[in-house]
This record gives sequence, C-alpha cells and structure tokens, in this order.
Amino acid sequence: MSRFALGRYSRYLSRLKPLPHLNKPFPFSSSAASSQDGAACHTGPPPIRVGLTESAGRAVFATRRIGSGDLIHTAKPVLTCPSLLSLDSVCYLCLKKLMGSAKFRDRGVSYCSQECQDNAKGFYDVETRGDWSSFVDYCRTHNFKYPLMVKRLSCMVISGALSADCLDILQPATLSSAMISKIEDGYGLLWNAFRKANFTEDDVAFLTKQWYTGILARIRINAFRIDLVGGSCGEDLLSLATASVEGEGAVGHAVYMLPSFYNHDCDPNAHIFWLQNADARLMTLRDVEEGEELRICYIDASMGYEARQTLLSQGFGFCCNCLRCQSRD
Ligand SMILES: C[S@@+](CC[C@H](N)C(=O)[O-])C[C@H]1O[C@@H](n2cnc3c(N)ncnc32)[C@H](O)[C@@H]1O
Repeated sequence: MSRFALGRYSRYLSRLKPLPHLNKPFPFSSSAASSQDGAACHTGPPPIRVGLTESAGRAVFATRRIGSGDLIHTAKPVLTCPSLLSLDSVCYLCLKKLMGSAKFRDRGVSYCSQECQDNAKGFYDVETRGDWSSFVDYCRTHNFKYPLMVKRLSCMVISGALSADCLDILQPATLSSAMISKIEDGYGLLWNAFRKANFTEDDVAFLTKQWYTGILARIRINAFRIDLVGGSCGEDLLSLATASVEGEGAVGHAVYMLPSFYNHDCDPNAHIFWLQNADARLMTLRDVEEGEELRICYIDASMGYEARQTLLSQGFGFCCNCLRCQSRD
C-alpha cells in the first residue's frame, strides 16, 4: 500500500480554480528550489515546524500565514527506486523520464545526466557485484516494490552513501505476523545475494532481520509513489497540482524526511507533487493560518467514508480523525 496513490482529490482542487492569484509562477529560483529539504517560498527557512499533535503523533505546522497556492518548500529524496516497469524509461537515480536514447549509460542502466551517474556510482558499484535475480523474482511474483527500496538502501549503506540508521526517525508501520513471515523470505534472499557476492560479514553486519523488517515497516508508511507531472517551474501551481491528480502512473517510489511528517486529511490544505524528477514540492491548497497544521491526502479522497477508513486502516494502520471523517462525509 502506498500513500502515493496519493492525491486524487480533484473534487477538492476544483473549488480552487476561480482563485486568480494561483496563476503565478514558482516564487523562488531553481537554486533555492533544488536545495535540501526545506527551501522556503521566501528567502530563509520554510514557514513550517514539526510539532506534536494530541492524537496523530508528529505533524507539520505553519509558522506564519501561507497564501493559497503557495509553494511551502521543496524536498530532495533520501532514497529513490524506479519501478521494475520503468527501469528502461527513467533515470536510475532521480527518476526523470528519459526521452529517446539515454546519453548516460552505465552497466545496463541509464541516467539523465552525468551528475546522476556520478552520484549513483558508489551504490551501483556495490549493486553490480551481486546477482539479484532470485530477489527480483520474489518481488515480481508478489508484486512487492518496497523490498527493492531496501535492496538499494543496503547497497547505499555498504557504499557509505547513507548510514544504516538514516530512516530511524520515521514512524514504522505495525506489521502483522503474516506480513513478517513474507518479509523474512525476502530478507533471506537479500542476505544470500550479498554473501554470494563475497561481501564480508563486516560489510553486511547492519543487515539483520530486525533492521530489514524495521526499514520495510518505515518505508511502508513513508514512501511516496512518484507520479511525474512534467511541466516546468514557470507553470502555475494549480495546473501542476491538477495534472498531478490526473498523472499517468508511477515511475517509482521515494522516501523523504520532512514530507514524512505531514499527516493525512481527507480534505487536505496541502498537496505534494513532482515535476520532472523525484524532487518533491509541497504547496498549499487554501489559505493556511499561522499555527495551523498542514496536511496532505494519502489516498483517493473522492472515495466514500467507509472506503477511505478501510484503506487508511489497512494501509497505514490508523483511524482517520480529520473533520471530514468526523462528519462521516
Ligand atoms: C507519514 S506518518 C505522518 C507523521 C507521523 N504522525 C509521525 O509522527 O511520524 C503517518 C502516520 O501518522 C498518523 N496519522 C497521519 N494522519 C492521521 C490522521 N488523519 N488521523 C490519525 N492519525 C494520523 C498515523 O499514525 C500514520 O500512520
């Protein structure tokens, strides 16, 4: 289950259409927009803080009034992974769609730029030492996407690109015993692939069953399905948000830090979307007052109350407490 079936709430976007001030370009330069989590729509830090709620754990709050349709901040992914179906058509690192013949090819995969190829080299050197066929078959057979993210994360940890505890801060899902036994099959296959590739016990000391399960539990709740909108920063945010609702399908998944602290609402005041690659953008869908919680929608909000509750409970393990659900709309 991904929360990035996310964002199909055209019913809620449509009421924004008459607002003329939404038709404005992105309010900050591409360099600000491409900085680490938290580039602000004005100069300085983003107008948000992470705090505690009474019943939904940590959350993101506005530190000042933010106008409807404003970009709140951008976020770089910590971890990306193309879907198996997109392997030949997107950049192996940033998930940008590759048009025509890719110029940057390395040992069977393609990149959109020399920079992506260079940035992926460390973990891809690790990855190309192993034979992943059994592990990938297991993912394909069960239609699992998240174990592929754990495989990439493992290669990144071995290469030194990330530390094994880099996702510890994120909330984990509660896993049933049936899920855990399926997860353990994947763990065995991953472990064997590394050992057969002659990685030392030291190299893979972090890769315990407990680590693997803990990472999958975090990815399950916090991975975003990436639906690219295309377009450019010059386009108005509402068109881009609407396009993201009508997106053609996922190119892969990614995990972020700051966006993971946004709680869900079936009538959200914020939206996450992607233009040309896995760099995320968060925007407001209506005016937000200082101190107000910013919430995005994890699911298809056009569904009815019962269906939404079932999906949120089965996929994310919570009973939604938003105002719309309280009124059983
Ligand atoms: C991606 S995390 C959001 C950040 C999280 N609150 C934290 O402390 O890390 C998703 C989790 O937040 C909680 N949550 C999010 N939206 C909620 C809502 N509308 N009602 C109740 N709990 C919610 C649930 O525990 C859910 O599994």
